[in-house]
Amino acid sequence: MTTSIVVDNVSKTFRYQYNRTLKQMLRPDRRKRDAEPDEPRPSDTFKALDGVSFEVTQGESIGLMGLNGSGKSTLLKLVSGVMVPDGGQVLTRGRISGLIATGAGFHNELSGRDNIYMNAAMLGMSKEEIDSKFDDIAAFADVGRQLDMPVGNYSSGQFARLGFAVAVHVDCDIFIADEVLAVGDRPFKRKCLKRMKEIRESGITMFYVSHSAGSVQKMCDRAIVLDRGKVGFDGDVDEAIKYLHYDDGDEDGDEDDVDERDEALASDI
Ligand SMILES: Nc1ncnc2c1ncn2[C@@H]1O[C@H](COP(=O)(O)OP(=O)(O)OP(=O)(O)O)[C@@H](O)[C@H]1O
Repeated sequence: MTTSIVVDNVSKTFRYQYNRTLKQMLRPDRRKRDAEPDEPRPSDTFKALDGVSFEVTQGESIGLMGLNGSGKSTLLKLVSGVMVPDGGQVLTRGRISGLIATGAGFHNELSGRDNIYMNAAMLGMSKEEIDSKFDDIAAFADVGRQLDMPVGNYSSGQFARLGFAVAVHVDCDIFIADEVLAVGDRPFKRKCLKRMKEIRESGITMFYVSHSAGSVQKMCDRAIVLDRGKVGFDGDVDEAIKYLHYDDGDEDGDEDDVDERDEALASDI
């Protein structure tokens, strides 16, 4: 079996980037303008990812789960090469496509049509390839007459439609999907999930970030749960979901409502 992704002891450190507090700025003594030991300092850092290791075989479909801020998007940025780790290494085999941040790489002053060409070229498609797939991409995005308007005037959903439409038409070996269900209306989400199912069935490695238990169950063979920057769980999807529910202790029922809606959406596919 061919290895598609190797993430080996990867760490990523960020700065908190605090601004000086008003109290610190107003301190008369310049030497004391720096933070007291119990106050945030502009130089404070934290590890968004800490010693993360796993391997993915070509064709596997991985659901990446975890609470807000656990490091999922950061990990996808490292896998896609948008960001570099400051410890460990990430190895990937083949061309990567997908949607990491909605509308990333779009130029606001250009039309949707021009952005399709530009974005597809950035993802490695030739002019001929884009010409031949253009109608399918535009049909998938389905933004109507807005296609010839500057994307700066698009709604966030229209932005996402365009980005996703291009990403799913790139021939790739690894497909990365973040925020797919966060924007876009229900018919578009359904269309995205259907297309991702086709991508998965064609043997492309898939990395899918989702808070939705239903769609991960439907879409993935394995789930990795990040827990404050570390791998908390790696294995069976149902076990991963149990791990998450056990850990967050949410008993107010809100999450169950969300799960039910996601479940309904996933069962539509
Ligand atoms: N460029 C950056 N500079 C500083 N901190 C960052 C940066 N990018 C992410 N972070 C921080 O790293 C942590 C992990 O963020 P990340 O976006 O990877 O989480 P996530 O698991 O994708 O969260 P969510 O489920 O909310 O999308 C968060 O605390 C976030 O504030």
